[in-house]
Amino acid sequence: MDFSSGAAVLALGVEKGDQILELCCAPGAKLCFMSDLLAIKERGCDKEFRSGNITGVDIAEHRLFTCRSLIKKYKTAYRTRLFLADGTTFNVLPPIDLRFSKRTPKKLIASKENYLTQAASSDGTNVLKTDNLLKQTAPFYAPRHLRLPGRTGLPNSTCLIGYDKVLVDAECTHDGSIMHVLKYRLGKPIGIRDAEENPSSEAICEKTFNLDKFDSTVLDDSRVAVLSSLQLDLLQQGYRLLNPGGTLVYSTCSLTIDQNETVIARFIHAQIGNSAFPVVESPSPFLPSSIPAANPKYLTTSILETHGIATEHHEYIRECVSQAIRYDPIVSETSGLFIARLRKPPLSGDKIMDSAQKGK
Ligand SMILES: C[S@@+](CC[C@H](N)C(=O)[O-])C[C@H]1O[C@@H](n2cnc3c(N)ncnc32)[C@H](O)[C@@H]1O
Repeated sequence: MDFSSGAAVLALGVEKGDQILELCCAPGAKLCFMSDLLAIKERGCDKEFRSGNITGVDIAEHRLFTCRSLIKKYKTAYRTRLFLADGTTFNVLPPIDLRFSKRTPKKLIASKENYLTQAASSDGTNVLKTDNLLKQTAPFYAPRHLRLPGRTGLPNSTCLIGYDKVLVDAECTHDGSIMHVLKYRLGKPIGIRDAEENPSSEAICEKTFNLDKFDSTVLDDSRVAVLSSLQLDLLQQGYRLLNPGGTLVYSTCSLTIDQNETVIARFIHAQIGNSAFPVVESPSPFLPSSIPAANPKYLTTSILETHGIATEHHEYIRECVSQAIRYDPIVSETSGLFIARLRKPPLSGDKIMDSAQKGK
């Protein structure tokens, strides 16, 4: 895994007991890293604090098969559920962990109806009731103690029933990974300096990626427009599933403005007026200072206007988006990666439900 990919996970600030959602999880490199971080944080903890788990969602079945192999290979499967689903509409809530239940998982799974009634009354969420619908929330993979059919719903202003951390590592044009791919093709790291010193690597770059046609193929306008709309939808759904006080990281391995800064700007604009208006935070405190990252300020007035963002909001939105960072192959000598860290405001004390009512 490249450093910059690990950085997206570090930016989440994983803590012990976190229930984490990754909306585009396959093939699973970041998911395995998150699981390792959870294991480190929970080492030596009492067993009730070792309840951190990860829910991974991806729309591509063949990639989920790889993901399942990976989580088994790296022995992280015991805390991971995978769902084959569209992340823009996925609404399965965190799992109920049965490890610490006095009743055996087998008996609980057998009394499915009983579970559904309990879940409905304890947290008031939408619980799917028919077997037919239950199939939709059956995981693609889950270990035995996390295998109950998923409860669906969305956290609201009084319920902490969502995820503590959400990673949206969105589908993108992958243009920032070119150096990463070349690194493996050439069997050695390659940066801009290599290309200058060694013309043959530049030639390989041209040949491999057809660079003279790069703008019209990989970065074709209509392709980017479709992707950025998908990215916005994924970000919105991830944010809906986030608990108050929780953290969401949005990342892509593209270096284009349309798939990064613009997506965050459109998201923030759409949240204006929402009581859970996000705070955009710098991910830098969670990242090693030895690898330089850029704080880009690329959002021009014309970009903001193109997306219907009123002039009165431009300055504020630019300020928010400038908290995001970019790892750039030229500056950082890593693959390209964009990272934005968003926090949902916490509930005020009187609204927080007693943990017994959370259904966790
Ligand atoms: C950049 S890759 C994710 C890499 C992954 N996070 C990792 O670290 O290994 C993007 C993924 O998004 C998935 N994807 C595309 N559209 C999706 C959607 N609507 N819902 C969920 N996943 C989607 C793709 O199948 C692909 O596996």
